[in-house]
Amino acid sequence: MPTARLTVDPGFRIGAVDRRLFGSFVEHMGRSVYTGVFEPDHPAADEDGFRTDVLDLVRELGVTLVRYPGGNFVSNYRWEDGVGPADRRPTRLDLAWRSVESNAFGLNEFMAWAAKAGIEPMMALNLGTRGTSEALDLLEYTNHPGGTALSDLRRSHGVADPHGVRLWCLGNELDGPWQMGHKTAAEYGRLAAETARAMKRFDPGLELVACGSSNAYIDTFASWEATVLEHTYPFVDYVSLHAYYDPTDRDTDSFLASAAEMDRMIDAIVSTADHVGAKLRDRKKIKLSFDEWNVWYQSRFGGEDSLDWQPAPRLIEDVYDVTDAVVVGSLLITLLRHADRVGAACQAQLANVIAPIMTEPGGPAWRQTIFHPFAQTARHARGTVLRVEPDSPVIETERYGEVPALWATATHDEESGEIVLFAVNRDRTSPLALTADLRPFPRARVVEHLVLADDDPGAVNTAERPDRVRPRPVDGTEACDGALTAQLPPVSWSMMRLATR
Ligand SMILES: O=[N+]([O-])c1ccc(O[C@@H]2O[C@@H](CO)[C@H](O)[C@H]2O)cc1
Repeated sequence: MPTARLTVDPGFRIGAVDRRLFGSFVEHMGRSVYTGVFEPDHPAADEDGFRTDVLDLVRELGVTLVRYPGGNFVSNYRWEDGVGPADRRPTRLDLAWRSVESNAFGLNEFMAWAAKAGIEPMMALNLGTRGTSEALDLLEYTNHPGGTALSDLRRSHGVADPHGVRLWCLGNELDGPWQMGHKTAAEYGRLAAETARAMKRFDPGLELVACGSSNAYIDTFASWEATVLEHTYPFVDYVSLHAYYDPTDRDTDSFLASAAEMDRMIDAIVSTADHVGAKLRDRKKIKLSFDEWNVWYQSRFGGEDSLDWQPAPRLIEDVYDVTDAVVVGSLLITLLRHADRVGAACQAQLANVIAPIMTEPGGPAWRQTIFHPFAQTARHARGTVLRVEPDSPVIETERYGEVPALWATATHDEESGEIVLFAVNRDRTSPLALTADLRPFPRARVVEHLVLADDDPGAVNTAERPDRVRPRPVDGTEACDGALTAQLPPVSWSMMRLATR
């Protein structure tokens, strides 16, 4: 059996696990909001119209941060439409998704939902069809205590206390020609800089995210970030990254290597941001906000033109299998491996739209396969991420060349002493024997080894069989005299928890 090795040493620190890495995304798109998180006439709806079955799953998923209200949607959105008495809100065309938007759910509903879910809100601004002035209006409405026109308007809407949103996205994917208000890097960079400068005048404690590229394959990748950061560097804290990995072409070896591609993308943007910092002689380091990432069967999507002005249409409701879940687990490993620079990340999206949580209108809610690696990682990755120096057999892939069969990381919670190993075996046919050198922890013992794998890597969860795929405990994983031995099945994601005291 092929063997891989790694080393766990508390001296090899990458960075602290930022809880914002376990973010998600609620966009006004398809059934993400309507019949996803919000369905007033559902039997499980609470007094605010929020589905409590979905809220329970969101808490179990361990989501810490949610980006809202888009996505492409935000670039043609008027936030004012979504506040005030619900019966007076206008119905509008949503040009991004050629849908009809009722505005029954808006800013204050989102904030109330976020408070119930126990998550931090991350607001996106419309810098597509709108500009600095409307962004400042929204900021005043959202964050100013009272005594001004817009803060008093919020109070008249029944929200006495300001929402205190700290994290703001300066628009969405404005490099993309599909975006309402698409811009060149220089046009966007100037607008983002002036908006950010004014927002920081309101509150220097705000954390602002400049739009990076919408994907790593767009022609302007990296040069967009360089130009945008030349304009915005002193005023922003993060630059965004977006990436979706598409299993549709059935080149499964390449698909299983998606996290290696994410790794390269992060390295490229760190280098680009640091290059600009060096040019500007600014010692500040820009952090990365990987605020859209997931598996998406994108080539199955018929495009926006296939849509015809329905409210909450069924849109990109991908059903995920075991292989997709293993890839999601490996993408989370990559995010952790860059904990020194990636300070926030949002899986796109939360409910129904390429989502870990599925719902039926008036019916049940259930966990997709991809729910599980996210939930386990969010729950158990605590403390500090350690550099594990893996040594692994390689797999030849068509898209990305040679990649290691083992993709892994480890976290060390100094408080509890717990070490957690996250590991993926990308090999489709062979199990992988894993040996971990734990010499600094001679008393380490295995508390739990959960594996997500299946004899049928195409197995999925459905409303009828919601728990067909879930992580299962495995026996035989041992730690003795500072060495761990485990077996990782083909196409598998593992979480191994070790007590060290
Ligand atoms: O690669 N592309 O061609 C591509 C096109 C659109 C696109 O949209 C992004 O993904 C959508 C779904 O999460 C969000 O609303 C938007 O920000 C993301 C990627």
